[in-house]
Amino acid sequence: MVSIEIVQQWKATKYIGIIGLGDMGLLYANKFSDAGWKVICCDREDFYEDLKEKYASAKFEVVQNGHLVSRRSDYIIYSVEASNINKIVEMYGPSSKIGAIVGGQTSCKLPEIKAFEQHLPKDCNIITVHSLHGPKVNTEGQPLVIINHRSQHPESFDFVNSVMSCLKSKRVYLTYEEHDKITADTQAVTHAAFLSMGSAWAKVKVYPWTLGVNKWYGGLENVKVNISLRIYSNKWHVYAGLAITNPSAHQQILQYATSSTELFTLMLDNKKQELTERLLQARKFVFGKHTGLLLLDDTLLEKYSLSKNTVNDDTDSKPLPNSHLSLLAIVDSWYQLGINPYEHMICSTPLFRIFLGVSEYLFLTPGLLEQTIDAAIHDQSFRKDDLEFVISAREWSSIVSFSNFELYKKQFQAVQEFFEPMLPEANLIGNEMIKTILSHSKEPLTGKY
Ligand SMILES: NC(=O)C1=CN([C@@H]2O[C@H](COP(=O)(O)OP(=O)(O)OC[C@H]3O[C@@H](n4cnc5c(N)ncnc54)[C@H](OP(=O)(O)O)[C@@H]3O)[C@@H](O)[C@H]2O)C=CC1
Ligand SMILES: O=C(O)C(=O)Cc1ccc(O)cc1
Repeated sequence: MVSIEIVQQWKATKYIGIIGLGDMGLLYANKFSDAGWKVICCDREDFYEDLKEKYASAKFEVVQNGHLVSRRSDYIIYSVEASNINKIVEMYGPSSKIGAIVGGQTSCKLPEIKAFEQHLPKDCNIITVHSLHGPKVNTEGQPLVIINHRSQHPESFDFVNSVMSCLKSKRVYLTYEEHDKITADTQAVTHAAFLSMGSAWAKVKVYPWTLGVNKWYGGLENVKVNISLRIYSNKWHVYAGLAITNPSAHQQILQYATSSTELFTLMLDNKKQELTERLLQARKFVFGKHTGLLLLDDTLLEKYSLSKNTVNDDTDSKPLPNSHLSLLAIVDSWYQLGINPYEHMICSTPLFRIFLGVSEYLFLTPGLLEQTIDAAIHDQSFRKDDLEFVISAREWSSIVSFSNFELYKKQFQAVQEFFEPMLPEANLIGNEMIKTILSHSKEPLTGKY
């Protein structure tokens, strides 16, 4: 435990450097400088004049480039696109101040650590971080991974902890290998599921919330729509980077596509018993030890709809039961891979907790799984949509497996364009929904809801 006097002394004498003043870099720059740390930032050199003007009254300083940040900073944080990390560390790493601590914010740590090992001078310490939430989420209580990879002095670790403490996040200490394995599930597969839903809707040219109360209506459907659109309103490179650069993510996304395909095939073949047995086994494996209350309930989520329609007593307006293939497939994937998602709560993002919450709701609400299987086998209303969903899940899996950033960008942006007119409204409603869900979750990081 470091004394208040030491921290005050560090605040008066040490500099934090941030390379990459995008969404996350700016979040950190504001938080650290508000907490009294001296912060120096840069983005691409071409943007220097604009940024200097834009942040003229900010509490942090903007300089021309990463060399100038590096030579003055005691702790340097690279907050740049994952696909460029090697190139950017190669460029600025050798300018790091002697004995500096260096870290990054990229979402997958293997390429970042490799870049640091390859390009940083040997006297630099490597202590890297990852905030497991987006730039608009309140940092308080969210998981923050700290990876103490290489440090010559115990003081370096204390220093990073002191800097990070102003985020009020829940600090989790892991190796980079542990981090990448867990986040493949909590991030990459979660995104693959919602990306696939969005591309399936875009392919059939449907805004699901516009179909009245008959289809995609109700709390679980609101989650699917709001989270999918939330992802598509962000930058493609964040999702591409964390999936493509993480080898564990390739295998897990492939399993998600395979589970979707196999479950859908059982539906097409009318194999109700086989489908039921497989899903009951998955339920036992994933939720067998679950006790206590569920995180989510359908009525809590019902009000977060983009739809203007409401259900009335008229029987014609009864929502059609959905096969919920996207949710069945994630639970089946966890089962097939032997993953207990509750053990991954330490690296959970808000989106992962919600995905687990809705899956839990589907599998543990009495009678709901049985009703869903019944609909999946006997009701054809979602067949065409499920087919598109399976194709999309397989497409995303192929793009990630082939590490094709360009195709990822094209596919992402095509769907983004389709939903463009709705993204601002969807974001407002999605933010409200996420706020409510997070305030209802009891102890998100213990693994018990
Ligand atoms: N967004 C999120 O929700 C989260 C993202 N992350 C990770 O954090 C990192 C940053 O993400 P985010 O802030 O969202 O992305 P941004 O695109 O908003 O920020 C990255 C910034 O780095 C700039 N940059 C590129 N090259 C250089 C360079 N040579 N020198 C200085 N700056 C440069 C980029 O400029 P330009 O745009 O011109 O390339 C951009 O402004 C990513 O690795 C991401 O995976 C982690 C947690 C959450
Ligand atoms: O919560 C999510 O999954 C997000 O979409 C935001 C996000 C993106 C990248 C990260 O490394 C961490 C969080």
